[in-house]
Amino acid sequence: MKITTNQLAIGYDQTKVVTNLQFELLEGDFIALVGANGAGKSTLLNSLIGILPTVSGELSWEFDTHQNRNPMTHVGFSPQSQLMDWYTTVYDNVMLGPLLAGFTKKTAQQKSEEALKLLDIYQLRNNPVDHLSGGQQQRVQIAREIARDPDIYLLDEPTTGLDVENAESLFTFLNQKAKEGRIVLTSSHDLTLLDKYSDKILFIDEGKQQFFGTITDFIADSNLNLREKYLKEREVK
Ligand SMILES: Nc1ncnc2c1ncn2[C@@H]1O[C@H](COP(=O)(O)OP(=O)(O)OP(=O)(O)O)[C@@H](O)[C@H]1O
Repeated sequence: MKITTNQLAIGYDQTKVVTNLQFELLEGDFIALVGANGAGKSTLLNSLIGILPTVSGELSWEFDTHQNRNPMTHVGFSPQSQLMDWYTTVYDNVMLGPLLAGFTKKTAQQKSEEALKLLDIYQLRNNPVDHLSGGQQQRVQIAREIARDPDIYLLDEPTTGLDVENAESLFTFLNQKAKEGRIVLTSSHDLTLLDKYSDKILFIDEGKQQFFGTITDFIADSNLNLREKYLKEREVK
């Protein structure tokens, strides 16, 4: 499984927000998607998943052919704003993830319970989601995607509304999933957390991909201007 781009440009109605996207996301990668407010992180995640059409260039997803699930059931996608069934409970919303991914009810229940515990919302499972705080709703949405047991996680600002302890346990879990061969691509303004758990950086700035590679290479990069921008971004988080 991999996602490849070649001279990809993304944006809205032919307005390019980010150009020169040239990267390959491979099994085992935990990639931090980094850029200032408005740099185009959400636009990129929405384009990768296909919610937004790409503007120009190439984007390709390759899945292992021996897996006979629909390719999109392999993806766990958590957008910045919450998308959920507002008329049901926390538990029912989380169950939707694995059920729509094709798991049996019994397996879906088991995966949902594990995800609810990981996100520390098991005790809220019978509450209607529209009575929850924004941070609790964010945790429901992430739990639903984790319960799908996806091969690739595309997460937009997953730590917004999470306290330090929950954010750490989520990133520890994602880091473990990457080690098992999944792909994790997550945007966040919490660069300390990303530094600690991710192993690659996709840095977008001024409408372009500025860097894609390992964190070690990024730190060793001679382009001081780029590093200063990254560090500045860290200060404003
Ligand atoms: N529906 C839209 N139509 C036109 N332009 C949009 C639309 N949504 C976002 N944009 C513009 O695209 C640019 C990138 O926005 P995007 O939300 O992708 O940035 P971001 O890096 O995710 O920002 P943040 O860190 O604040 O979440 C911004 O200039 C924004 O104004």
